[in-house]
Amino acid sequence: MAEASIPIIQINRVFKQFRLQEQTIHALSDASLAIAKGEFVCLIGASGCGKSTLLRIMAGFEQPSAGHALMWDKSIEGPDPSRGMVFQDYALFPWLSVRDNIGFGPSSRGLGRGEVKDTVDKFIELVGLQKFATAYPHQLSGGMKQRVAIARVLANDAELVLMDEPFGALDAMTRERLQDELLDIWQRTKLTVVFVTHSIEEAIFLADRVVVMTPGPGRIESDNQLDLPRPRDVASPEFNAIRRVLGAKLHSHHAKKAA
Ligand SMILES: Nc1ncnc2c1ncn2[C@@H]1O[C@H](COP(=O)(O)OP(=O)(O)OP(=O)(O)O)[C@@H](O)[C@H]1O
Repeated sequence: MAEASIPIIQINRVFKQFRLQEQTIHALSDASLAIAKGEFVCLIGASGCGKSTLLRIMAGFEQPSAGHALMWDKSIEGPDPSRGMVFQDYALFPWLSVRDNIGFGPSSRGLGRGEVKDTVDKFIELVGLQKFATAYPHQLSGGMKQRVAIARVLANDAELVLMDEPFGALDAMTRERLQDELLDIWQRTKLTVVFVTHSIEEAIFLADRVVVMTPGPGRIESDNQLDLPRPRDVASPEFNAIRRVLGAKLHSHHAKKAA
């Protein structure tokens, strides 16, 4: 099969259970999903529906209890720099400067000093942090820290960026700015992005596809292709129509439970 027709990620009938004291928690139940290279996919759903678990399986931090998780048709056995993760709480190294946080992965991979410097320069510029190259994480705003986290993943040559509510801790204005910047980076680099959010608006603003998940146990309720032109206008009637449809899907399981 030609590489172009193989999805970068395939989740095939994945189940995931956790043991917690005497209980078995069914975090994912029969989840299937294929993601094409270059797609921007958002996962939305109520708290506890398994979004982070699905992302962590794609990252290789967790293994499915049953079913298969594949990248380029090969089983995902563990973490790999080709799959970078960006967390809500940044997870930067506090003792390293911006420059050294971004250069950590390339240095660990054994690149020479010149190559590390060029890589770091390129990604510091991409996220607009040239003036803060020697600053430490505690000297940065939340938005700046998240830019460093994104640059760090990209400097590691990630093909797939897995983002777990990356803008959830930021104020509304910073969040909007980072959404624009992320889309700009995605369009320039042709990355594949899987992005977990609680916000329907954020998902519709960003994604090619919005996957709605429902809890108890975590299932994929629907997979919604968005055909809205970019840049998207959150005040447009088309945007609002999609917001209503996805909102209804997101809340349908509450209605079913209450019935
Ligand atoms: N390591 C673990 N041990 C035990 N239970 C776990 C573990 N990780 C996740 N779970 C459980 O699996 C379920 C799904 O959790 P997960 O974090 O994937 O949900 P989520 O949709 O990302 O939630 P949120 O939106 O609140 O972050 C939850 O019931 C959670 O308590």
